[in-house]
Amino acid sequence: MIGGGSWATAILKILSEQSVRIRWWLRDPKTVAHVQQYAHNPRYLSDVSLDRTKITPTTDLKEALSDADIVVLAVPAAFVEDALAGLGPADFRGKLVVSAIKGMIPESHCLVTDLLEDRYGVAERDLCIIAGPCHAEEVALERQSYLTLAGPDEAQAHRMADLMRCRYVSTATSPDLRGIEYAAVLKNVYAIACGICHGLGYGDNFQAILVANALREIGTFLDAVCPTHRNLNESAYVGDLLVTAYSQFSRNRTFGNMIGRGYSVKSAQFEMDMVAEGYYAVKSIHELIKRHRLVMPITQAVYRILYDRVSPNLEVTLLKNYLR
Ligand SMILES: NC(=O)C1=CN([C@@H]2O[C@H](COP(=O)(O)OP(=O)(O)OC[C@H]3O[C@@H](n4cnc5c(N)ncnc54)[C@H](OP(=O)(O)O)[C@@H]3O)[C@@H](O)[C@H]2O)C=CC1
Ligand SMILES: O=C(CO)COP(=O)(O)O
Repeated sequence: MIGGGSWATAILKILSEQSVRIRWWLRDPKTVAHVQQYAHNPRYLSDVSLDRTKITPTTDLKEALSDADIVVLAVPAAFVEDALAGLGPADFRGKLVVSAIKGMIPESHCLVTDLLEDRYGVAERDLCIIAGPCHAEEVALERQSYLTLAGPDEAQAHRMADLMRCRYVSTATSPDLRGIEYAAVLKNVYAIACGICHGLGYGDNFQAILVANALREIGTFLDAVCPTHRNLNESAYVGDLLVTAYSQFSRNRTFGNMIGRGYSVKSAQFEMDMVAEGYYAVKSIHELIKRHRLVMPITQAVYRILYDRVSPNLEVTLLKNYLR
């Protein structure tokens, strides 16, 4: 397991329901010492009790990978390259590499699975993602959740689905790796839009219109960027959009809400102490929108608010003309 945030901690809890041995890479030696002593992550989901008979924390990533069959990545996308610095294709050879990340690599504007394929030589058949509507906080509370394990190799996806299934988590599989990965990135941008509108004083009626239009934008994007037959009504697409748009636990919605209430990006990020992936992702998606000449008014409005500092009030007023 690579990553020490709330999602990594929640996935560790789920995986620990099985008979597994997990090496857990954390970047901070103090966190490793805390986990060794107290069996809790000190900063994220600190109520979750970690099974130390199954989980071994370390700051040595090479060592953590050396005898792993499966590598799970759960750091925010903006920090993936930092986290993997010093590793090469040999470190991933023969392993199933699973991304739990719902973000894009800044600057190169690529998906995490693209980075894994292009830079680390991971074969397409050895890639899988963890997707679906699921907040780490609800996993911590053992509230019933559903995850989708998406990957082109059915056997590998089923292997992960079996590992991630437990009393409070049901799992399904899908072959639509890139489509679901993009949908999971996009929903974060729409959660920011929902938060902004809420912060501006718009109500549930408007949010329902926003979410309906957001789903249409996801369809427009996927049809252009990775076309295939897919059903957006499946939970990995629309379900993830809904949970992020409506949940009290949503980081992206919380971040957007602060922007709508007048916070600057910097002060909203400072207040949160957690990462809102949509802030980084909207920049990459904006590039892809230009490249593919798409019309995606909600995404473009969020981009202009966050990066061109256009007033949220003005952008949402203009956006109203495009919604239906
Ligand atoms: N939280 C959730 O419910 C879900 C999250 N996800 C996805 O999981 C991924 C991880 O998110 P999540 O666990 O929520 O993140 P959190 O906000 O909970 O944690 C942030 C993580 O980023 C690390 N970090 C912060 N700054 C840096 C840096 N400069 N370099 C390297 N690492 C850094 C932190 O490490 P440190 O503690 O050492 O500062 C910490 O591990 C995201 O892509 C998210 O979209 C997907 C589904 C659900
Ligand atoms: O992806 C997630 C839930 O499926 C978490 O992202 P948010 O915290 O922004 O909702």
